[in-house]
Order: sequence, then C-alpha cells, then structure tokens
Amino acid sequence: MGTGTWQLAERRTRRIENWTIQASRGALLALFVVFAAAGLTGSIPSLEVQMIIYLVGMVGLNLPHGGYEHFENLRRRGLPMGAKYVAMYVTFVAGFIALFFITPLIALSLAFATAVAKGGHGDLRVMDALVGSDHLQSDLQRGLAAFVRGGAVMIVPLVFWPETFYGFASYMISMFDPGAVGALHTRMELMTPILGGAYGLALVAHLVWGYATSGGSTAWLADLGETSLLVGYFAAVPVVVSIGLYFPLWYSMRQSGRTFAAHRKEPADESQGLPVPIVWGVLIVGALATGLVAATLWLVAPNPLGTQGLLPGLVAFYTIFICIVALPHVVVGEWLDFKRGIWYVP
Ligand SMILES: CC1=C(/C=C/C(C)=C/C=C/C(C)=C/C=O)C(C)(C)CCC1
Repeated sequence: MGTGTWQLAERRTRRIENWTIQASRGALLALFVVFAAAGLTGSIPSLEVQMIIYLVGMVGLNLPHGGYEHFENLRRRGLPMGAKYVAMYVTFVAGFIALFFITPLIALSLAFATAVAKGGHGDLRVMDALVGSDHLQSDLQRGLAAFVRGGAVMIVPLVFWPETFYGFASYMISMFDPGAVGALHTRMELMTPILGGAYGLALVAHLVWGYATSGGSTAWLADLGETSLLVGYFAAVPVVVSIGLYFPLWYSMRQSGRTFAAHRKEPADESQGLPVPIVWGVLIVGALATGLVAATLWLVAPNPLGTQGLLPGLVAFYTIFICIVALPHVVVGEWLDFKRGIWYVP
C-alpha cells in the first residue's frame, strides 16, 4: 500500500473507532433521556415489551459479537493454543453448570459477578485503547475502575429496581432449585444496601483518586462523563431493558472499536490469515458448540423455563446460559492469557 493510501485507510479507521465511542455514549444518553421522561410521566413499557427488547438485544445483537471476539482472539495464534483454549473453556463451562446443582445461590452470585467482570474489565481495555486511561496509574486503581464500570451494570439496577431484580433472580434460581427462592429473597434484601453502599464508596474513591493522579489529563474528565452516564442509565432505565441494551449498544459496539484500533496499530500479515473456507468452518463449529451448551443446559436443568410462563422463563434461561459461557470468556479469554488476552490492546 502506498503511503497516501495507507494514511487514508488509517484516517478512516480512526473515524470508525471514534464513531463507536460516540455512538455508544449517544445511544445510552438517548435511552436515559427517553426512560427518565417515561418514568416521570408514568409511561414505562410493559414487562412483556421489556423482555422482548432484552431477548432481541442479547440473543440477536450481543451473542454473535461474543463468538466473533473469540474468533478474532484465536485466529492467528496457532492450533496448540486454540486446542488448549477450547479444553479450558469446556472445563469452565462444565464446572459452572455443575456449581448450579451443588450450590445454586453461590452459582447465581457468580453469574452476576461475571456480568460485572465482563462489563468492567472489557471497558477498562476500551479506555486503554480509545478513551484514555492515563489517570489510572496502578493495578489497584485499574481494578477499582473496572469494578466501578462493571458494578454499574449489576449493583446500580439492584439498588434502583430491586423488585424486578429479585423477581428475575428467583426465576433463575427456580430453574435448579425452586425451594431456594425464599433464602434467595432474604439474602438479596440483606445484600442490597451493603452492595449499594460499597459501590457508592468505590465510585467516589475511583473519581477522587483518578482526579488526584490525573495530572490535568483529559482522560479523567472522559472517565467522569462516561461513569456518570453509566450510573444514570442503569438508575433510570428499567433493569430488563438497561442490561439487554447495554451489552449490544455499549459493550459490543466499543469492543469493535477496540478491535479496529488493535488492527490499525498492528496490521495483520495477510499471509498468516486463514483461508475463507476454514474461517467459515470455524465459525459454524463455534456456533454449533454454543448451541450445544444451550441444549445441554436445557436438558440437565430440572426446570429450564423456571416456574413462571414462557417469556420470563426464556429471559431467565438465556441469562443463566449467557453467564455460563461468559465466565470463561473473561477468565480463560483474558485473565489466564498472560500473552495477549481477548481484549488485546497493542
Ligand atoms: C439480575 C437480572 C438480570 C440479569 C442479567 C445478567 C446477569 C446478564 C448477564 C449478561 C452477560 C454476562 C452478558 C455477556 O455478554 C435480568 C435478566 C436483566 C433481569 C433483571 C434482573
């Protein structure tokens, strides 16, 4: 590629990266405004509509991106690495399903923690690549930032929409052990103020500490804006909609921007690229394997649709399923991969 063409391509890529950040902010801000107004005028959509939005967002828009992220992570890393990755992935998936039988309450907490970890650590890497993270100067400070970003996804809705949250958590637990619903309710009522208080403290500590170490960098201001947007969004938008649209409109959109940035900084050597039929084959096998996890969960869970009708049952089933596949996404894909990680930033 000539220098002129290369510069043009680079500028185009940067524009797309920038667009993913602006679009994710715009989408959440628009939803915040619409739902805050709907809340004030008492015109929040029915729970049925909210559940349909959740399923469309999570199954239709978010799931394919998850598969793409694994493909993107593995495609130039050789067969031994790929085989090890798959073996570890299957082990974690099987272990997590088993945990739902052994101790459903702990397994459910781990499922919620998975959403926090995926949203938080994923977004931290987007900050590294695109938004700026100069103000986060130690591992502890980065860990706190990830907790605040990810905690917004679960703890803020728990505090602002407790009844819906408890309700769906009960449907999820009743897939495995309907008798545990009572204990779950008591524990969640106990944990809500504790988690809410801890989150509030973490939020203030993160912003103050970031300001102190920012040295006047604009990264802190961007962080302040985005963190406030996330907290406001999860407080104002009903939980089923907010989580169902956060993953496709924030997580996936910004991770595609990060992928663009990684390619721009480290252009691929085309000779290492996989031939098209192999790419096709890998994606089909990946999709079938994902379907196999869902089918296995359906077959082994005593009540795959919980105890409450089709739509809430589907939301509960899909949520448990996605948490089961998302845990190794974070642990195997990122934390145990010391060389590169699924959210690689060159
Ligand atoms: C608690 C709770 C929910 C839980 C959602 C979770 C736990 C989503 C996890 C998503 C992940 C891990 C996505 C990965 O890509 C619902 C169903 C919104 C309903 C309201 C209460």
